[in-house]
Amino acid sequence: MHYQSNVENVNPYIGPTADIDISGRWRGIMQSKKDFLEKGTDPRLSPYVRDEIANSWIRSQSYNLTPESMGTAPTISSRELNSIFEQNKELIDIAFPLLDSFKPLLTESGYMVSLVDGSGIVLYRNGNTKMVDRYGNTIGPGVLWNEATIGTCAHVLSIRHKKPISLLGPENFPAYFQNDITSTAPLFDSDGKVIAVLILLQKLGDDPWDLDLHNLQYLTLGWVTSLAMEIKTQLNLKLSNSLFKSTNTALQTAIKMMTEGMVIVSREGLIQHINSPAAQIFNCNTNEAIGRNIMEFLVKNDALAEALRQLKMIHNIEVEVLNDYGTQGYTFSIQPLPADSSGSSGGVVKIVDTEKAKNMVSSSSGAKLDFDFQSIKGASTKMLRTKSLAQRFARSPANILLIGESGTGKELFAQAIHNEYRPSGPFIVLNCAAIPKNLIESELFGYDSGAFTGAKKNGSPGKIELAEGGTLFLDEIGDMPIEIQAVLLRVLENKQVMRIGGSKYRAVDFRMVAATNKDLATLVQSGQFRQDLYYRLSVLRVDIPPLRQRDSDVLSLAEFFIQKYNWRSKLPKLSHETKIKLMEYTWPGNVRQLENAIIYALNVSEDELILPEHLPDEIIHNKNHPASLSLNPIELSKENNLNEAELRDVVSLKEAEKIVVQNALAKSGNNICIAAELLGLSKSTLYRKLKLLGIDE
Ligand SMILES: Nc1ncnc2c1ncn2[C@@H]1O[C@H](COP(=O)(O)OP(=O)(O)OP(=O)(O)O)[C@@H](O)[C@H]1O
Repeated sequence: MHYQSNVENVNPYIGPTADIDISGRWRGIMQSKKDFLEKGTDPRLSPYVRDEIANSWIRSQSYNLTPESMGTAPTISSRELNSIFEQNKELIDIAFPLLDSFKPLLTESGYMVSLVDGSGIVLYRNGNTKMVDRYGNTIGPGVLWNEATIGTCAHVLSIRHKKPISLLGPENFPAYFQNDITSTAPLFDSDGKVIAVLILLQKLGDDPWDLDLHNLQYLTLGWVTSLAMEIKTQLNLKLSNSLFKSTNTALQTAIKMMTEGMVIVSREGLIQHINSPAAQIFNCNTNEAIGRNIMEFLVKNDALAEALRQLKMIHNIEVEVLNDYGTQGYTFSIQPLPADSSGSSGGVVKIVDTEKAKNMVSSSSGAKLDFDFQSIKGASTKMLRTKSLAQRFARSPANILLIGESGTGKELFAQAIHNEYRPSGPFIVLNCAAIPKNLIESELFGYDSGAFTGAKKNGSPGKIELAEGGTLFLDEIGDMPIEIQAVLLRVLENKQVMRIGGSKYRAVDFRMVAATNKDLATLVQSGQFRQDLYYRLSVLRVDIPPLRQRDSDVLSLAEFFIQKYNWRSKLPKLSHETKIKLMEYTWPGNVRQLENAIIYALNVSEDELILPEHLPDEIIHNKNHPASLSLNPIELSKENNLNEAELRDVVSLKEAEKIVVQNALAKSGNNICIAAELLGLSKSTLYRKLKLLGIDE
């Protein structure tokens, strides 16, 4: 029977395990080795020799080694050895003292222990004096002990097969180990590479087969393996400790480098870490601060104390810090920390000078500042003129008024104006139509603590203050309540703002860009907009033309949006008919509507050609045609050069006509013949009117 063929009876580390006549096996191995060396008999055919050992013998012989050539292994220089020690410092620091501690046991038991690195260089040797003397320098530190220099040994196979292994005397290639049991266990790095092997050599005397070798092999292999595991565990511990240390150092350095104040506190507010900027704010040095309660440095602040106690996240609240001159306001944020293994938790407190905090808001205000004048598409004469005017206005700090229908790109222009003049400052947006009227005031001017029920305990800066050094974009300014307009006018004139409930003015430096799709002159006439504010705003006024006045832009914008939203590998094209449909349509929703139509078409079309049927219904059927129906009286007056009052009448007539036709349709149950009869019109005239008036049949 060949050992390798009966897997159940072969231990992968030791060899055959069941029904073994150990002395027979020992002699069998010796005979097979003799036959191999003297007669060239293939050892792989021997029932006594494990395949991995037979193969290693063959390789050893191919290196021109003999069992007697052990003393010829090269030794590296002490310089090279020191450099290897340096490279393996962590391993050596752990393994050497641990192995030293086994000296008494090794002496008693007649064992020798060695440690080699992953290439077989002996790093350490210790043990029974007789053994050490016996091997002398043959396998002392610095000797290169591998298959090519000494031949088959247990550690050679441990490195090759990445497993612990035990070899019986003659299984070793060198005659030196003829009467020994060698047991070895490899140590791996995190990538699974063998970094070192621990070797336990045990001398068995002259009649080794008389001993209970089977059990002994288990014992020595078990011992060397658990020792290797111990070294590995300690090595891992040391590595994670040093990883922890270096992470901690990196963190400490990062905290040190921060210009903002950073404090780590316990749930009770006790300072555990503090960086220099925070210590400076607290008017002490970092060591003095550690262990003290953060509240000692602040004017009593229940909100902050409560947030820490409950481990709540807090964003940008104003807190008064005590200093030699009284108090100074800072903006505090708290990020709670999860509980550690001892169950204690706390939070990181960020402290920023309130002025700086205001400058940081552009990044958190949600406004996306993608647009400059180059990225506003449109090459029609009207658009080019508008862009050039806006760009010229942008270069002065004066306020600018943007007028244009919904979706014409007012916000784009506001961003481009901001980016032209103060790109590094904040861009703050307030849409007067989007928030309840009663909130506009506090949003705009901010409030001081206790200004009204429900106000944050620590007050809050308004959008005007937040726009310091940048731009305040007031969208839909036509919807601003008239009472607030007066205050806004004062702020624009004095460049000072007072928070609601406050008692002091704060200087503010910002540029206002206001936008509206309403006709402010009409709002002034009807008393909804202050005339003084209107005049102040309309000094630098930019009228953004609607898409229907920029025919040549329709197709180029459509193609721009196809490029922007296309996800397919090939860019879809507009068919000739689609182009005509797009040109014919009057675009009451302007560029936004065109953008949406293209997104819709890209989703509906399946191939690379966008056909008219891929466009939204209202565009295919040109339901807004003619243009006049979608316009309000003011827009019509401009487009047709009519007097506004006259125009209002004309539109009223059209509206009246629409109502009459809709009534007739309702009365007839949507029957065109009956409705036409009721109206005294022919069927075809009624059809034309329906189309003209934009009424669905
Ligand atoms: N010239 C342009 N180039 C590229 N995209 C444009 C252009 N004009 C408008 N758009 C796009 O049209 C959409 C509407 O633009 P924007 O929000 O600036 O219009 P608006 O006039 O402020 O609208 P509203 O009055 O409804 O707020 C945006 O998605 C914008 O990207």
